[in-house]
Amino acid sequence: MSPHPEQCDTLIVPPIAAPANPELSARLQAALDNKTKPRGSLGRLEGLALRLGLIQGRLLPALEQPQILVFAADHGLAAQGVSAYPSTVTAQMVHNFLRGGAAINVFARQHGLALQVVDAGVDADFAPAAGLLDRKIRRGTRNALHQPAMTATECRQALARGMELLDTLPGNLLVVGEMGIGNTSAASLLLARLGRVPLAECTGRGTGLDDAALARKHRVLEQVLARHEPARTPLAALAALGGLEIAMMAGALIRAASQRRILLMDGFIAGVALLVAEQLAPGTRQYAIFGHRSAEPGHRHLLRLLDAEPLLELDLRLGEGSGAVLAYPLLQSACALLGEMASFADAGIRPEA
Ligand SMILES: O=C(O)c1ccc[n+]([C@@H]2O[C@H](COP(=O)([O-])O)[C@@H](O)[C@H]2O)c1
Ligand SMILES: Cc1cc2nc[nH]c2cc1C
Repeated sequence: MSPHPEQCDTLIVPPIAAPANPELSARLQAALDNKTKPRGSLGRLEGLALRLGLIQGRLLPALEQPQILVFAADHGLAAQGVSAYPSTVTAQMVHNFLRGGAAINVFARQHGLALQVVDAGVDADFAPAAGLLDRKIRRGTRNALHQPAMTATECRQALARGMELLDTLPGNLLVVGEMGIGNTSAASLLLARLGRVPLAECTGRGTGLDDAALARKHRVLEQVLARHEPARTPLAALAALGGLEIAMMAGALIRAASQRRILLMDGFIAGVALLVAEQLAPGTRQYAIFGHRSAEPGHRHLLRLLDAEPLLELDLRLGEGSGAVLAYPLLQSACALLGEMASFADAGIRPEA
């Protein structure tokens, strides 16, 4: 591991340590195998417990002060009619988050996670409010059909502000959620470009487009991708194709992984931010646990590229971090399994026939 930040695609990224540790892995596996149950009978929960132990570098992983950051931003490309909802809904949903009325607020309260909203680039001004972090780069990206969504400077700023957010954030588990009308378009474009996936397979209905609108969205995205043909590095693609919230989430994920936090992942857009993060700072992905498989079709490709098997499949397509927080109790159970379950020796049971 390099002791110094590395220059990467003209962005300074912190070094990410590999969590894999063969000796700890063997000890965690032995601890799981010695619990009072048939070997392997808790299925994928056992693999989850092992991964949490490796990420935290200990035999008894524990979740402390879990944090949700919901990144909100608007998209100039929404002017092309690529979403079922108008851009004004982004700001309206920010107010809803701050009042505690959105799905993510409900699930966060249910499971005891702290939640803050990050204004990465909403096309509205907000009065200072408890739970709102003003990190606005600009009021929405530019329309990527006509020009790059962000300048290189704005893109680097968004990544850097995402990283800085983690400097003062407590806890050892991070959920990044997002809210941004039009952001499935930016995510699909980034997946097509950086993941080399055919655009048609990356493009979905987002908030609920009908067949005709989906066909129109695909035609628009084809033109955008062709217009930004030269933007091929992760940083260039991110700037051209956009997403201030995607860039800020990528920065947050990179820094959180460098701090060895668990990254509990949500759906398609947050997942694309992880793909960007992994390409900018290789190793970030090793800190990720995938909460669910989104109904947005591109998510399947993304999960394949990241070699990820999500915990839940509930046909969610909401975002906000909702699918990650719904999976949170499984992580609690995985920790409890290692921390509280009796071993055969504890229980005086001799498993050998
Ligand atoms: O997280 C997902 O997998 C997901 C899938 C589809 C839509 N969304 C949410 O819907 C919004 C983007 O959809 P759209 O149609 O406006 O591009 C944005 O606010 C996302 O949080 C989220
Ligand atoms: C109402 C609404 C809530 C959302 N939450 C995340 N994306 C969203 C999109 C819409 C349209």
